[in-house]
Amino acid sequence: MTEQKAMKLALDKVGHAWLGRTVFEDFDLVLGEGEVVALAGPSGCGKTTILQIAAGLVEPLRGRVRRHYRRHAVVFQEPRLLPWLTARDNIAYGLKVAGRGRAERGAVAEARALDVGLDRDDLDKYPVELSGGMRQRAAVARALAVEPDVMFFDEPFTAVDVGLRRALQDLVIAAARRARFSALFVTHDLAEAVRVAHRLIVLSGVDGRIVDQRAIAGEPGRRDNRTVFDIVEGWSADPVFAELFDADRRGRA
Ligand SMILES: Nc1ncnc2c1ncn2[C@@H]1O[C@H](COP(=O)(O)OP(=O)(O)OP(=O)(O)O)[C@@H](O)[C@H]1O
Repeated sequence: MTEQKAMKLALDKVGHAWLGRTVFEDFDLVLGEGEVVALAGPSGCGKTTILQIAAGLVEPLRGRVRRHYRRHAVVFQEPRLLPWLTARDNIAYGLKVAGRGRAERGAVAEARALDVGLDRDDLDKYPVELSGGMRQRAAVARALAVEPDVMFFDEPFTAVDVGLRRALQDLVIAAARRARFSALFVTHDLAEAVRVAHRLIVLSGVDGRIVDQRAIAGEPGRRDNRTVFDIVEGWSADPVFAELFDADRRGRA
């Protein structure tokens, strides 16, 4: 018998419409303790809207959200760093808002910066002095600094180079294991979903309905490149993923 993990977040029969146009209805999700769930689907199917509702950034028109956690953090596609603060102060921003002292903020910012592969020297730089990849590392460090028990990732690595994307995925996997947070990870990249997540939910591009939910074999961080490739390749003939693969082919054409 498998152990039932404590529920951290649940969306019950959630529905939403923008400007009177229904995006999805009756969406259910349960995020367990320490679980990383990837949410995939073609562009415009409602992934970001679901994440925003889950994170409390948008009020759903229907249904309810249950949160059984203390703190969450969000990593967006763009780093959203404050340009007038150094990397150190950006990373420590949430701690300052929470009223934590200067020495503690500095120590936490430095530790999280090192976790995400930034150097001590980078901490005194302003966002404009950092590369796009370093800015996104700082955004991940800022999210980790508040010790969230739930993380929301909204296509966080879509805008970075393919090589760096892999490194950033690895550091998210390592951080999830170390800090034991749960996460909802929105992506349209199946290989990314297979790398980072325990479970995958696929939405339809037609009506935002869940077309499939499946556990991904193995553990995040323990799937090597070959395994990831084989899993995604094995899915390529599955009609459930047709819209995603079609969009990918169109994107590459
Ligand atoms: N704030 C908004 N106001 C009006 N319409 C919106 C708003 N946000 C999203 N939409 C619309 O709702 C639909 C779902 O958008 P959403 O961003 O949730 O999809 P997505 O699956 O995340 O797309 P992508 O992969 O392109 O980011 C789209 O048609 C989008 O244009």
